[in-house]
Amino acid sequence: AAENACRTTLGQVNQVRPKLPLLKILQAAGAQGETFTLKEVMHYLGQYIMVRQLYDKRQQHIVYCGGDQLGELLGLESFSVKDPSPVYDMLKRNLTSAAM
Ligand SMILES: C[C@@H](c1ccc(Cl)cc1)n1cnc(-c2ccccc2)c1-c1c(C(=O)NCCN2CCN(C3CCCCC3)CC2)[nH]c2cc(Cl)ccc12
Repeated sequence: AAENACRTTLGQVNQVRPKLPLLKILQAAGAQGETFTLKEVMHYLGQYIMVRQLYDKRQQHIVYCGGDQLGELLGLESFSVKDPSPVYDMLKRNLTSAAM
């Protein structure tokens, strides 16, 4: 699977280092430390959306992030979880590789 493709020869899953604005969001969702796997980043972003109640209660795939730091990072007022591309673009801008 994709996560296996990320394993280095040492068997260590590739870690990424979020830039400060993204790190603050992850920490608000309970993240500890400064490097994470992509899966962990996605988990904590999901938790952040849940905890901050940014998703639409009726159409739960719509996230209203305008006025929140998450919206600042994404440069969006809202997005659908069915189209992850804006999130991946934001991660490209806000993650650096933590490999050695
Ligand atoms: C497939 C996955 C996903 C993952 C990445 C992306 Cl770029 C899109 C989509 N996903 C599907 N729905 C959600 C979601 C929807 C509303 C509120 C919170 C999460 C997620 C997201 C997760 C996550 O880790 N998801 C675990 C299972 N989710 C099911 C939905 N559950 C809730 C939905 C709202 C009502 C209560 C249950 C939470 C756990 N992480 C995310 C981070 C962001 Cl920037 C955006 C969305 C998500």
